[in-house]
Amino acid sequence: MSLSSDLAVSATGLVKRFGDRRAVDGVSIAVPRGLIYGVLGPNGAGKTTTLRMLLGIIEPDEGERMLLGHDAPRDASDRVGYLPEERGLYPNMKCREAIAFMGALRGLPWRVGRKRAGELLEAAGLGHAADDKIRKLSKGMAQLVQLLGSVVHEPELLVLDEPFSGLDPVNQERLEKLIRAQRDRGATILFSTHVMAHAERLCDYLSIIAGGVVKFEGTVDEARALLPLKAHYTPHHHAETAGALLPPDAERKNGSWRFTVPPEGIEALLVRLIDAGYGISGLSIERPGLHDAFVKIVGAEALEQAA
Ligand SMILES: Nc1ncnc2c1ncn2[C@@H]1O[C@H](COP(=O)(O)OP(=O)(O)OP(=O)(O)O)[C@@H](O)[C@H]1O
Repeated sequence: MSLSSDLAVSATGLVKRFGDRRAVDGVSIAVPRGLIYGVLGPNGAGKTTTLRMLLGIIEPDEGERMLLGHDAPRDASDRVGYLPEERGLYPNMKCREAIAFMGALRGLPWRVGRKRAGELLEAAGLGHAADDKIRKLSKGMAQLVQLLGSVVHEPELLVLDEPFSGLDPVNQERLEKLIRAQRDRGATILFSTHVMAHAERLCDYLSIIAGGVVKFEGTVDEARALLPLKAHYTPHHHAETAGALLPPDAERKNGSWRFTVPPEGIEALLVRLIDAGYGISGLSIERPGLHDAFVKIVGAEALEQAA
């Protein structure tokens, strides 16, 4: 993997040991600039430890990393926004001030930070809370405010550790919108999650980590293509006997059959079914979702251990 300037973040062979345990065991990652990149994995997979090493919050025991062109990641910290797994803002600050304060920590002038804070709160549908103290907010709203604080200085790279956890569906949608808006302004977003639905909708690119090891890196479609297509077929006549012509894994439910589309495609099979007089009163072909691909890549056993 080249440590090229087209990459916002790259790392090769990152290792982190805690005692005897290798929490991260040789992770390599390449995050292209201007995209949304998801780090997916079950609980304890090593996502947070990887993100912390990439940001320079902890040092790897082995491996190299490059963040916005710097091999000492902290040298780029003013160009980075970060939502850590542990959330927290000063409870007595007002929302607008809390956001401006986080910007100031990354070098943004206070006056600019306050102005942008108002705009960001408005755009996120939280304008009404601009002058409310943090302690008055729900946990989910406080989390969104913290997220706005991590983007107020318009960072080139935004790193979000499990940003969706603890948010209700309305706030999850607000967050997805916010993440897309950041990408649209040209930022790179690197986020971790174990919730496939968000990753499926948001990610341009993703890697799947389990047991401290990268099991997959590619696009959502590439991950989904690891599994075969499934067909859902309803015969017009004699549904009960159609199974004799279908692939061996065909399962009947009411008047329909579900089976794996054979590697050569479904056309020849349909011709045989029509010739045999079964006809077609319904047919759909489903692509497996990212969740199924994740289970295949990580293994059901690893998922159970993590649950
Ligand atoms: N400071 C630490 N000291 C000891 N062990 C740690 C430390 N930090 C993480 N670990 C262990 O390293 C492994 C990976 O943890 P990490 O938090 O990186 O996983 P994760 O994928 O982010 O999980 P989660 O989704 O549950 O947050 C876990 O077994 C965890 O218990």
